[in-house]
Amino acid sequence: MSDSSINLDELRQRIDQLDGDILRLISERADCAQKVAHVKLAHDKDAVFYRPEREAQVLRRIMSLNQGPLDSEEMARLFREIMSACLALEQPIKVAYLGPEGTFTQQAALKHFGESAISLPMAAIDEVFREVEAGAVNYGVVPVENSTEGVVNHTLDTFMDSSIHICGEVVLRIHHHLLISDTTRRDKISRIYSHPQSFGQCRKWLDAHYPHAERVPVSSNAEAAKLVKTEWHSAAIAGDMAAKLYGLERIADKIEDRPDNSTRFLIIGNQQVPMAGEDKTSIVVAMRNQPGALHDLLEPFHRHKIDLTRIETRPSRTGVWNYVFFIDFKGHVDEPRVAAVLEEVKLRASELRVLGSYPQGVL
Ligand SMILES: C=C(O[C@@H]1C=C(C(=O)O)C=C[C@H]1O)C(=O)O
Repeated sequence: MSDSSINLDELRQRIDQLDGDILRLISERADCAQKVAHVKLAHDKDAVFYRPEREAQVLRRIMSLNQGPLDSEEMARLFREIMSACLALEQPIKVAYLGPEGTFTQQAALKHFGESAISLPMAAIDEVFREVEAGAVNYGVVPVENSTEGVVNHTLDTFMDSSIHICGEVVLRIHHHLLISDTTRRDKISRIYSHPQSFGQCRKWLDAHYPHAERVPVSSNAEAAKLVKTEWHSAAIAGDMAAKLYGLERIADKIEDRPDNSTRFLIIGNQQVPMAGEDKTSIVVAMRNQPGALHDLLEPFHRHKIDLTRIETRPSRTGVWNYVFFIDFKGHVDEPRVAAVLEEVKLRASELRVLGSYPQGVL
């Protein structure tokens, strides 16, 4: 036997031993999570099992303890799945997302809740809101902004008519691929299907590589992938999940114009989330239509040194809500300086609603 094969055997024995240890420790952890469930139920028969603030703390702690060789994000992803499986023992969590199956929103849902969550596709953003409001699912996931194409207006508008809370956020790096089926003639592609947002994100690449192909907008990338299955002269722009779901081949990878192309999704629910340590708050404010309104609104944030991360304006749909601003900032409503700012804003605004305080996206 050569030296290298002795080493290999020893190393494999060591790996078997470690796997046994990891198995025992994960089972012990799952046991603890089940006990947590019993404690929660003993205090409150309608207890909420999923705790976004605690999960964010667990993941952040793992990332800060990690010393390699795996990188911290990779390690956090593994723990994300362990937590997801532990939570499923307490209560399998149901999540509605903007479908159909294979969309980036489903990918975001699974990234946030882990693969043990039950994810249910909905046909439209307002349907996701309705399912959550009706209590048919525990949470919902909807896209809210893309780094290249900007805000998803429909999501913001739906918040105006809803009493739902934001419980979390998740940012997903969006990679688009050009996909074909096994019957597609790759030299004869004359039509490309995709969602309008994705066409926007791949505009330059398409102009350079397929200037003459017809661009046909459809309701989702997954729908685009599905259509390609039946047409020999068509291709689709979609992501990995849709490619796998419909068994398509990637003929060009990562064709988005900007390498940092990413989309932010919101987790919506009926729950108010306690402080996690690194939190964000989203509010919607209506101001009267008068000179200096925006300045009056932002001045208290500046004075209390609160870091704004986003501000969007939407046209008001009622007489009262003249200007409607969606504002995100760092901090939690339970922090005194945030409470102080909101008190001041309330005096200056015709309407103020806190959509939610939630942990900043960890993964
Ligand atoms: C175990 C708990 O319940 C759930 C599972 C968690 C975990 O596995 O670490 C963390 C938060 C909750 O979503 C808890 O609240 O601590």
